[in-house]
Amino acid sequence: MKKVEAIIKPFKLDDVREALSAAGITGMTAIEVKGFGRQKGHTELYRGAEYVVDFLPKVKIELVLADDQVEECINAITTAARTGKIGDGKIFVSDVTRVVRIRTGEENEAAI
Ligand SMILES: Nc1ncnc2c1ncn2[C@@H]1O[C@H](COP(=O)(O)OP(=O)(O)OP(=O)(O)O)[C@@H](O)[C@H]1O
Ligand SMILES: [Mg+2]
Repeated sequence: MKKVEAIIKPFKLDDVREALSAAGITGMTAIEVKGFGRQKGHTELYRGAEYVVDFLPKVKIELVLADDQVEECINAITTAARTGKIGDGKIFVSDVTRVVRIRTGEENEAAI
């Protein structure tokens, strides 16, 4: 199992959610975050205005998936979230060792 964490532009959240639903993803978490990449926030525009602070508003989505779903998930996110401009975001993939569904006690792939 893998965890996919993607930092995206906030206005892309709906498009990304729809693309992931179409790809058969069953659950995800979205969190409002602030961050910066290699431009350190300075040259990026947000809602038409240049931000004077280093941190820009972003949305982080998190999904835990079976290994064989990861490529399709990454394709869906990159296609839906890309504008071609700086700050489009980044995807991080890491290993997950255990998942438990609280209601039933099911574990791992059965709990995703
Ligand atoms: N190495 C990193 N570690 C953790 N978070 C990161 C990292 N790089 C980027 N992020 C997060 O992703 C957001 C978007 O990053 P961004 O797309 O600007 O990356 P970039 O490397 O500067 O690429 P680009 O040149 O396309 O802007 C940042 O605001 C930050 O929240
Ligand atoms: Mg950047």
